[in-house]
Amino acid sequence: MDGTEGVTQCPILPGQTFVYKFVVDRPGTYLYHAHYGMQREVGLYGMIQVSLPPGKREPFSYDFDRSIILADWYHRSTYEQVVGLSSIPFGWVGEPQSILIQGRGKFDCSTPGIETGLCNATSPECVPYSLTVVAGKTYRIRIGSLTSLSALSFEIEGHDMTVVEADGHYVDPFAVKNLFIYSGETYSVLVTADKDPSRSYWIAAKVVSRNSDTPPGLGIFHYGGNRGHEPPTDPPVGPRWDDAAARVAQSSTVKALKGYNYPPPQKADRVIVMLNTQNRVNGHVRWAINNVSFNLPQTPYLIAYKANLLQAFDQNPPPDDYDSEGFDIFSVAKNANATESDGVYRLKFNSTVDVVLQNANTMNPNNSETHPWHLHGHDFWVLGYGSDKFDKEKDPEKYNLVNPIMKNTVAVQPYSWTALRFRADNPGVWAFHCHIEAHFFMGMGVIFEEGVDRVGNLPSSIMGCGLTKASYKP
Ligand SMILES: O=C1O[C@H]([C@@H](O)CO)C(O)=C1O
Repeated sequence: MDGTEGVTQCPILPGQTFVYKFVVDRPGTYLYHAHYGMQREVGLYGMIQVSLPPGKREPFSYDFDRSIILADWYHRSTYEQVVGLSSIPFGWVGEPQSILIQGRGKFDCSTPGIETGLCNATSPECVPYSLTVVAGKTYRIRIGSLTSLSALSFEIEGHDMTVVEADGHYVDPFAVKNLFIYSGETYSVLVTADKDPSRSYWIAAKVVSRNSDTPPGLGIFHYGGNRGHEPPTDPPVGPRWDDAAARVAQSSTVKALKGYNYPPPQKADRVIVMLNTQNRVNGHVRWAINNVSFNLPQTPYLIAYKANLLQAFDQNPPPDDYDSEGFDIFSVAKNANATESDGVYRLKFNSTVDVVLQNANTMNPNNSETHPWHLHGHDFWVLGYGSDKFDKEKDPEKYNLVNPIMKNTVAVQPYSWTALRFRADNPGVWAFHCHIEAHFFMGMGVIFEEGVDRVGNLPSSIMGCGLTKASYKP
């Protein structure tokens, strides 16, 4: 299990201690975070770096290893946000006030209604993040995004970055000026400090894919020995927020490094097409997959399966497809109403499953959004991206079955589709959901089960909720 509240365990209650044990079986860069309510958004997260065993070497070289977590930051509490999201009329969370680089950011003090206590603060914790580099040296920078909403473009002014790792897998290296990064993803890039060392350069993280008024997150790429400490002048402009083609082009360039990955099975046993729509359920604004909006049950699935409490959730599985024939992904749906369920996609153990994420118009005209989808418990191969409506006959012919990258988070762009493949070889119950905090809360997720009969006895310490609460002894 992976500690997902409502899926594999009950929440850890205030004052409780819970110990997770896991086997560290693969080098790379990973993220961890709370999965209860919207706690991740308020900072309960971090990065895990797994080094190679002694004697082994990475397939690239660098002098120093650094890491940066990107996040976004709201002034309103998540409790207030949750009230808005679950109310009629609907109250959207809006754009964040800041983008944070390693926990540091700034905000526009002139925004009406903003909490101004910190405006123009000069205390050390308000100083931007600064990465001091030695001229001529190469840095591996591990970048992870844990934003609650924002897709970002990350760049270091004037310096190319070579992408070498994605979600813990080695990438066939390629150079970029700016790295598009979605919530839940990690990348490693190599950067050589080979520019004029007498000045500093911006590190910038700018919102893309939403027409956001959030100021870019800014840090400083600082050449050591630069006594001037002059901040750089104008931050880089970055790519246009609505240039989805540039984002797809970069995602499509991420391929597995030869010799370090294995290719996917050439055929799938099952194909699940998942239409992503914004809907109404009983007057509430929600997100739905194939017209089913997801709710977490009171009793976590893993506990319900193992304790034979199947009444804990809907035993009808959600549909494997939607009625694509009459569905126009480019328009507001004629009927925006969806149903709610906590049903499960039960997968045959060790089978190969394809998921095609199909994006569509929201309930607002001429609007479709980017969604970063994250799969628990597995890595998947990214088979391909395409615009418009997925064509079941023609599009699979274009899949990359030779060197697709394996990842655990992938974006689906506006009015587009993304296809992925995974092996259902990890016994248990696993969430697959949009990594935008508010969207998962609004029902944008599904649950997979495979081989749950192979899971051993569960510790009673995870059972303090739902149908097992009454017999729970802390
Ligand atoms: O879920 C969302 O709701 C708003 C908007 O569509 C309705 O206010 C928005 O931008 C989302 O991503």
